[in-house]
Amino acid sequence: MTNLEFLLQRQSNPQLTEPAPNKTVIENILAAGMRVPDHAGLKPWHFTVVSGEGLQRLSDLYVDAFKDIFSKPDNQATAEEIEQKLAKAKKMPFRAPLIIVISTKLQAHEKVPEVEQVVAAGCCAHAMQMAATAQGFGAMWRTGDLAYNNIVKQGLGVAEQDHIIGFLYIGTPCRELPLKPSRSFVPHVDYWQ
Ligand SMILES: Cc1cc2nc3c(=O)[nH]c(=O)nc-3n(C[C@H](O)[C@H](O)[C@H](O)COP(=O)(O)O)c2cc1C
Repeated sequence: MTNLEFLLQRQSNPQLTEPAPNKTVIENILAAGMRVPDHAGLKPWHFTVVSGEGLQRLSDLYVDAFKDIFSKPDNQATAEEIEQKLAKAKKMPFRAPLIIVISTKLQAHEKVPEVEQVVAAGCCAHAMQMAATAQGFGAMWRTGDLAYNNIVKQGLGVAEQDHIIGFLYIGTPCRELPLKPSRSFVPHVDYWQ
């Protein structure tokens, strides 16, 4: 496959299993994350590599976050709904054997506004998905409510003013997925000529 074909065929794989990437593969993924365009070289991101026991730690954090949500006086959920949500949250991190959490580490800079730093961190997630795929693994970028939850942010050491950009789930594809059709760029483009 050429580099261009690789780019034009990017897609996610949500069905991931063991084995997880080994140390070398993970370090290549992290190195790809460091290679993104970065105004003023601020490196305004942080990566948390979660695997093994770490997945259970993340699961516990998700449960704590939901317990906190459900303990609020304005919570309307029934006991059954709460039980279902907690059971789902517990399982979430086990959808892949490796998760890399990409978060921002925003810095005050006169020439680099926050939006540029968030975009750069987003590029990390994309580059890392590509690096995982290039090494034969599957990956899926996820967020969901928990990416914006303060308990989850605190547990992961993400400062209040920072953002969780994504949870990049990575693992061995359970099966090769058929190639999705390409999306047309036509309605998204105009030309000044
Ligand atoms: C910032 C961001 C957050 C996302 N969060 C989720 C998510 O929580 N759940 C989900 O199913 N897809 C999520 N997606 C979309 C998937 O990563 C994926 O792109 C989508 O399912 C389309 O599949 P494709 O990547 O194969 O085109 C997110 C994408 C981005 C860029």
